[in-house]
Order: sequence, then C-alpha cells, then structure tokens
Amino acid sequence: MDLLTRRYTVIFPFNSDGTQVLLGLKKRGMGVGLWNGFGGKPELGETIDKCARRELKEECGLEARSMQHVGVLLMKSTTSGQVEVFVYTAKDIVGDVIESDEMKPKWFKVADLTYKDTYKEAREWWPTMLQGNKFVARFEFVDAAITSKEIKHVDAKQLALLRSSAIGP
Ligand SMILES: COc1nc(N)nc2c1ncn2[C@H]1C[C@H](O)[C@@H](COP(=O)(O)OP(=O)(O)OP(=O)(O)O)O1
Repeated sequence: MDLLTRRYTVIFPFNSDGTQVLLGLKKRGMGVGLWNGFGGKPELGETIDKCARRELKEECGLEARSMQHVGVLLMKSTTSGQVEVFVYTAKDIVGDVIESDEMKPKWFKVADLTYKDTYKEAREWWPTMLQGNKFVARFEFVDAAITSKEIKHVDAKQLALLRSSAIGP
C-alpha cells in the first residue's frame, strides 16, 4: 500500500442463524445516507483486527466474541483516490444495539436485501461475502461509474498475509 491509499475496516454483524445482518445508516461524513457495515480508520499503531472490534463497539454498541476476516476491497477512483477496506463478519456477538452519532443501525433479512442506498459496488461483492466466501475485490471508478471490477476467491492464508502487513498510520 502506498502513502496515498486510505485504509479502513468494515464489519458486518449477523444474528445467530445467519439469516439477518445488522447494517448502519451513515449519519455524517463519508458515505452519509448509505447503508453499510460498521467501520472506520485504524488509529495510530492499531492493528486492523483491533480497529474492526473498536469501530463495531463505538458505532453500534456490539462486541464480537469472535469475528472472521473475509475479504479485502481495493478501490481506485478518479475523484477520491485509492481506498483499501478490510472486511469482517461477526456471527457471535454480545451487547445491546445502540444508535451512535455516526450510525443508525437496523437489522435486515439477508434474503430480502435490495442494495438500495448502499455503495454502488456493494451489490457486486456483498453476495460473495453473504455466501461465506473469502475474497479480494478490485474496483476502478471514473467519477461515480464502475469501469473495472474483479472479484477473486482467496483462502484464509492469503487474507492473513494481507492483514499482517496492515497497521494504522
Ligand atoms: C468507496 O467505497 C467504499 N465502499 C464500501 N462498501 N465501504 C467503504 C467505501 N469507502 C469507505 N468505506 C467504509 C469504510 C469504513 O467502514 C467507512 C468510512 O469510515 P469513516 O470515514 O466514517 O471512518 P471513521 O474512522 O469512523 O471516521 P471518523 O474519523 O469520522 O470517526 O466506510
């Protein structure tokens, strides 16, 4: 990753049988008005795993007893530069869901997801995540249009390698 790439985490909590996913409606800043998982930027020296757990707790009150790193998104845009997002899922969660100043959380049935008011590329990779696959997805945008996309299935070792070299600024 070069110095111009912005790094983030995003984590998707599921109910115990995996039929529902908790999404948050972003209330401010980047992605305002869009439904997404919970996440943000790593703090100074923070690992990507710790960032994912912290952002989950801060943004919706939940704690992940366990979580899985399931993917990496690499996005290049003519308007917003390069973004790298580490994607997690959490099926063993504790705590009460709360609304934060950043996110308004709501449970959605996985089978009924419409992708309305989500990031444009969500419909491209969320199905891969929802089917339980691990992936590296690359997207290129010119203005708001997707001009190139690639979604590769990878294994846990490949993701661990990508994760191990990632740490906050
Ligand atoms: C552009 O493509 C993106 N697609 C998707 N699906 N998710 C994205 C994209 N770009 C960013 N994200 C995710 C990554 C993070 O989970 C959030 C953005 O986090 P935010 O800017 O709110 O970061 P924080 O550290 O929480 O910000 P504060 O400093 O305001 O607390 O969106």
